[in-house]
Amino acid sequence: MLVDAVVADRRVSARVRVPPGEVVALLGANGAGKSTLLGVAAGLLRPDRGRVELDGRVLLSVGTSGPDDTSAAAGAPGGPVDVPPHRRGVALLAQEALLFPHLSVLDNVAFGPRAAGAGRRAARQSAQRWLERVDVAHLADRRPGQLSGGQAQRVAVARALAAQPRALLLDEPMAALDVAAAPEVRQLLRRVLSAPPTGSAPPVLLVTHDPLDALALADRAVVLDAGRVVEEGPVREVLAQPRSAFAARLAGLDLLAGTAASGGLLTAAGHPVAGVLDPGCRPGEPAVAVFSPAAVAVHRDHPAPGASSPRNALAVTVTAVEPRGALVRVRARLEAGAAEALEAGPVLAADVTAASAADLDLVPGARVWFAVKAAEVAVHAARR
Ligand SMILES: Nc1ncnc2c1ncn2[C@@H]1O[C@H](COP(=O)(O)OP(=O)(O)OP(=O)(O)O)[C@@H](O)[C@H]1O
Repeated sequence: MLVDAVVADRRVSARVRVPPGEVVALLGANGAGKSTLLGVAAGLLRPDRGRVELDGRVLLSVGTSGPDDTSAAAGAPGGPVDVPPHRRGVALLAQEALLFPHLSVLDNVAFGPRAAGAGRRAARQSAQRWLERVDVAHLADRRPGQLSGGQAQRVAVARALAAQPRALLLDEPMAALDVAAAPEVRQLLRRVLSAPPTGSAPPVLLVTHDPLDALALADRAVVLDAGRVVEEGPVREVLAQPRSAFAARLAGLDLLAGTAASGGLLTAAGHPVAGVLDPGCRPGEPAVAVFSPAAVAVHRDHPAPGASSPRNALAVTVTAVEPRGALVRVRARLEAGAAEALEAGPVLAADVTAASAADLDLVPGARVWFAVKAAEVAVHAARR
């Protein structure tokens, strides 16, 4: 899917491509233009100039320009195209479930297949299967008003996918849920996005403020700032080594990728990292260990094991020392194990006081230990 749009009065001019089967997280501060791009993709907002393509079909082409315009917002020959929302084959899942209040849960989900031409019985059978897939089959006869927020969002996921969309747009689908329901719905989305029951996985554009959503659900991240794309790349790279101010504020987290193991994670190079497994994360699955640079203590010598909680000791070489107010951010490269001797290990960060940075003589090239308690390391299932 390609979404390329110029919306002059919103100062949005951005182009995002989502390859088939990929999930792209659209990140950015309030007002950056994320919902505007989603609206253009869904057909709810007509840009001044723009182009939307899906599976080789042009869904929108407005604002023709000259042949030297390299942007895909150049118009198609033969005049403007603007396919209405219900004919685009694009499903939008919003923060609020937005179910039809007067229809049962089953009929809400059957609505998509019905609208696509399925008979009443076939539509209801398909709806029943989708309710089973999202674990709410027992709620089929209820009205939306009788559901919790998390249950309603599960039904909304079933409704969006039962329509067999060619592309899926998710607008902060966990944002309105409470802390208990959000991880469950995140886990559900992970499951349904990675294993579509029929056909190939549709491209997915996911708007989120939450780095965990991006890590768990997306392959790539695109960062918008003031209506423009300022950064894009694999999610882990964007979050671990952000180049834009927004991504740095959003993330700046320490990330180690690998495979979930009982009690933590095993990095690709075979380093065990002790941590707390997210409930949705099973041993053997791809995962990331996430911790804050503020949770890292720096030592010259191998630190003694923690008294109360297990502690990770990571051998690193300092690459940069950056003053940040009263603190100093120490960046360091994880020393490569034998298996990755030829590859550079991941870069981690630690925030220490200026006094301890001086005491420890932290300069680029220094070989030190980063210590972080297992209780401070969260291990989350990662998309790949
Ligand atoms: N209905 C509207 N009419 C006019 N301008 C709008 C409208 N909605 C948003 N804008 C403006 O367009 C720009 C992009 O807003 P948009 O809602 O796309 O950002 P966003 O990244 O989705 O933000 P948020 O994270 O707050 O949802 C902002 O300057 C915003 O003020």
